[in-house]
Amino acid sequence: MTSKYPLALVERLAGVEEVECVTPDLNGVPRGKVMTAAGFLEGRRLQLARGVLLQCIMGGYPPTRFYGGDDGDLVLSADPQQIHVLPWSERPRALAICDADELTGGGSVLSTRAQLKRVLAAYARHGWRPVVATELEFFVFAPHADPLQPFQPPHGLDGRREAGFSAFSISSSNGLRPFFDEVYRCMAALGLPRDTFMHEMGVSQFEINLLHGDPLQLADQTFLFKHLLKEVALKHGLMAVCMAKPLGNVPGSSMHIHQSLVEEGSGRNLFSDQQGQSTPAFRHFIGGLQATLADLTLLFAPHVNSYQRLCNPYASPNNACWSHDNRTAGLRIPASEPAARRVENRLPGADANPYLAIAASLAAGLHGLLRQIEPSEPLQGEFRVPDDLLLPGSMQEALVRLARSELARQLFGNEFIEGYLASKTLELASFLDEISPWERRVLATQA
Ligand SMILES: NC(=O)CC[C@H](N)C(=O)O
Repeated sequence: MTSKYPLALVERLAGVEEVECVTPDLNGVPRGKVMTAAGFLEGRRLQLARGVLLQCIMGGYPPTRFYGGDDGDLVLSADPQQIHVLPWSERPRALAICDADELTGGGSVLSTRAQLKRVLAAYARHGWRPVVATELEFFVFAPHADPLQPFQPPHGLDGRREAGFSAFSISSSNGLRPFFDEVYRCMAALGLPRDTFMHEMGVSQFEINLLHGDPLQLADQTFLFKHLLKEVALKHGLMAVCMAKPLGNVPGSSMHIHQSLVEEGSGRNLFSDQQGQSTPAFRHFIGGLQATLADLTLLFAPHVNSYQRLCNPYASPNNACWSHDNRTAGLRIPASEPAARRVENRLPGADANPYLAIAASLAAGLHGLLRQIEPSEPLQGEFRVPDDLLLPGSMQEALVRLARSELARQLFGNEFIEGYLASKTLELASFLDEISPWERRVLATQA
């Protein structure tokens, strides 16, 4: 067979029947088509309607004027570095992360993967290379058929279910060992470098950290990891949940983003000088985040539920304060060697699109670097958040803030921001159409 791909890849796909060709939509949901392996290797052209990228989380599309008026096609082209044989699949199957390109060439402005590439290209023009790490928290629950009932932790191997908060417990997750063993096996097969595992504070809440590295690679890895978690959980009769706040009165799940900046070539961390002190670039990066996060909150906290995590904080701040090693500041500087000096953005939830959250955080930092924006003074201990560093507290507020932001349009382009707002406006309207059990329980009799 003739293939546009290298022989090593053709050999790796030997026996594979189908390839899932996916690209992240606005919410980071993998969307695409499944192609025969033969068609894929021949390089047969794969097209997808533009509107698919703007699809709402509950399904449905904004009006066509938001994607070019006639919903023309985009071309899906696989990134050769991101073609993987799926380790959880019974039948030989592969997945390819694709770019969504315009028919005329170049990444679509509606593609969050293309948006991240654009931000990285802007850094490269200055000889800078950002380095990031994401920390994804998630819950593992028993299968759940009735949305009116709260989620329950699963029964472990020993027949027991976790009773309560178990932060950093080493043994609490033992009952789920077969599930985690398969998660590890699948991570290794997909080339996802695993760092630490820990039990987070919530009942049946966990975190598996990836190693830091190139931002596009980390976004791809986080995207794949979320997909992997859900697929492996299904196989084990479990449910892996990455929503921001699945349980009341229990911490939510974050996707913190650690960021540093290295000089192209030398690889030197530009946030530390030769004496190990912090640099102007470090301050300006923080200044850029502080100046921008309120406008971009909806990109980090994309759903109504995201604000339930932020407004009822368990180390989940909705402020743009910065601080050394203080988890109540939205921007935390973890204690580290000078070579590892970095800024942790604690705003994004596990429900955020990793491509978009990383792109937005880095675009905010770059904005500060280019304009040499000075940050506020760092805060310590228990602090009161200054009014100008408070972030939107609801999806409505974040939508309005984004809609009014000239800066967001400068950073991501008008077409992307308009499309994003259109999709999110429908999502919010769909939520507001539903009356919750709390409203029926409390207001029907008391109001
Ligand atoms: N380990 C932590 O820092 C906890 C973070 C917290 N779960 C959040 O939602 O932000």
